[in-house]
Amino acid sequence: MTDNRTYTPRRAFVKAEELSKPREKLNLSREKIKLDVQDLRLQYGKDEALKGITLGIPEKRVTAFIGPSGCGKSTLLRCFNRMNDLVDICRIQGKILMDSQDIYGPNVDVAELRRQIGMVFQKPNPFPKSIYENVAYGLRLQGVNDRRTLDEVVENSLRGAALWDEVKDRLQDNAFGLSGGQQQRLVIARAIAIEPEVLLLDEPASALDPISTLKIEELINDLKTRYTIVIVTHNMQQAARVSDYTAFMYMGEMVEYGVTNDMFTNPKEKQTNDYITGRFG
Ligand SMILES: Nc1ncnc2c1ncn2[C@@H]1O[C@H](COP(=O)(O)OP(=O)(O)OP(=O)(O)O)[C@@H](O)[C@H]1O
Repeated sequence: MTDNRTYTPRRAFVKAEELSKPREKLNLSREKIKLDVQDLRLQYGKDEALKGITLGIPEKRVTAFIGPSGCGKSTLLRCFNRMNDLVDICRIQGKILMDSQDIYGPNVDVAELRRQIGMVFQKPNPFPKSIYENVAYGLRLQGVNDRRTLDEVVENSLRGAALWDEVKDRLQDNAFGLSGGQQQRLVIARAIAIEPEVLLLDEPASALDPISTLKIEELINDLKTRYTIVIVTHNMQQAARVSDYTAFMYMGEMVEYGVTNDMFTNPKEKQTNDYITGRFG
């Protein structure tokens, strides 16, 4: 993959104070693996976007995918909740196991899989409904209409998404009246209202201002006690701040994967070092 003979690590863009401060010493081999990716290959038509990816996403941790544009980060993320099923020209080989079950197996209920694996996109996408109904949406789809249950879930989810205090007096207002950062937290509240196990975040803060970005990052830190989180980000400082583990991808391959702080302070591969020091990307 890389010729490391002349490789001398350069200082990364990420400063030491920006690295997250894990409460414990992380070690991938001691983690419980929630999503086990085995030799995953994906083609769009004739173009290979993922070229044999193997990695284990640990439970109740934050794992970041970084790498230059077009390297396959979003494609890999979308494989976890089978969003690529919606792309006609897409062909997938290899396996992804969630809790040892093949998510591409013949008996998998894809709607249920997407309930278990929620996704938040780059641009906030609330529905044209009230704040309350946005959060209650998933439960209503499941046939839950009991007011007390809905009130409780809406409040808990908005609290979980650190939005309750800002919206509790205007739950019936249209969600489009919220700021971009609030809308993104609302979308996260909507995702957690149906109690997923995994949250996929595809550049969740890239359309937001710095203060809203910080709130989303704090929120991710809170949420990881309850959910397995996978985040795609272009922002290396963000990856360093929020994630426990980082995977660096390049041209459809997984170049390096490990503890975030190790990757940013002592990358093993020259390509990773070149990327995190801003030499390409
Ligand atoms: N629906 C699609 N149809 C055809 N090709 C696609 C499709 N989605 C992605 N690709 C191609 O697959 C490759 C990987 O794209 P992907 O969006 O996964 O990369 P990325 O690392 O997330 O990029 P970015 O950081 O720019 O979002 C690219 O060459 C892209 O053009």
